[in-house]
Amino acid sequence: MAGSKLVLEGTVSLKSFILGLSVVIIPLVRSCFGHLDWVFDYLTETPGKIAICLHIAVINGLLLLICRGPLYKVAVRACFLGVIFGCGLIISCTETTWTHFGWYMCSLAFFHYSEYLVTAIINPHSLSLDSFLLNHSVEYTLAAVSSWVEFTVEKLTFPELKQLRWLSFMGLLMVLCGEALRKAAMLTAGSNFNHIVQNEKAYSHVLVTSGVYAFFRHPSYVGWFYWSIGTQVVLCNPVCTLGYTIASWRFFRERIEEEEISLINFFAEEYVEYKRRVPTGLPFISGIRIN
Ligand SMILES: C[S@@+](CC[C@H](N)C(=O)[O-])C[C@H]1O[C@@H](n2cnc3c(N)ncnc32)[C@H](O)[C@@H]1O
Repeated sequence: MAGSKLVLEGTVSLKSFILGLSVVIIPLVRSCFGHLDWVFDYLTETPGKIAICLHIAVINGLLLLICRGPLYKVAVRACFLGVIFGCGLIISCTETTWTHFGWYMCSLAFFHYSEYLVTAIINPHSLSLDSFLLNHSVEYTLAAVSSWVEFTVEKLTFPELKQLRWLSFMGLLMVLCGEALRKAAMLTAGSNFNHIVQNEKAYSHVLVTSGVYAFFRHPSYVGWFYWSIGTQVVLCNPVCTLGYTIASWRFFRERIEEEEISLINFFAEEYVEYKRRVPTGLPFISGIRIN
């Protein structure tokens, strides 16, 4: 049965994410014997790097043995995100100049993994490898790489810019609130939520206007918008904060217009009335104009 297979994919992904997260065990065991800063030293020293690489190789071998074909593809992605989350957690817990980068790694890994897991829960029929949103678009990948480049260049040239703890903390708050709003929207919309904007109305598709949809017409986009800007505030990246704000604002303005044309076709007057009552939630974006 398709449904039970998809639920299995969700379960496999969760176990693999936790397996990846187990990367925290090695430095944590070592930290029991000394100060927590050792954990970071351990990650940067050659023996630590070797131990972590070996750990990753062993868990990857385990996944190869346990999972076959498409399930392995799910498991290896979830495990990779678990490893990133685990390494981010280790770096976050240490008092070094890399602490904020650790927060960023956790934010990024959690976002991508939870997109898959929540899709498995709310709409297993639409679940695919794309639900991780790892290959969202070339622009998305370029944006991520640019932020790593900016962080590194500025860390080398203006190290003090990367130590504004209050600013990184504000960014972390934006990330957490954006993430919570997006996942609340997905859970509220349930099977009506799809990563791919639908152009044909499914028989079961109903208009959702309750919960977070009573406050914003596009709560998941609002959450994603503030989450993405928040990741750059965490890194204290001035150029990418501005770039992400402009790029994601333009992206969501176009996407909302496109989506609302379909929603008006699907729900006619019901959507027009909802649109009249509830704002999009994004600054200076009002959605498709209706004459
Ligand atoms: C990626 S989801 C985004 C949903 C919404 N724009 C948001 O930001 O929460 C896109 C899918 O959700 C559907 N959708 C958007 N708003 C909806 C609503 N209020 N009720 C039901 N389906 C909706 C669209 O038809 C589309 O297929």
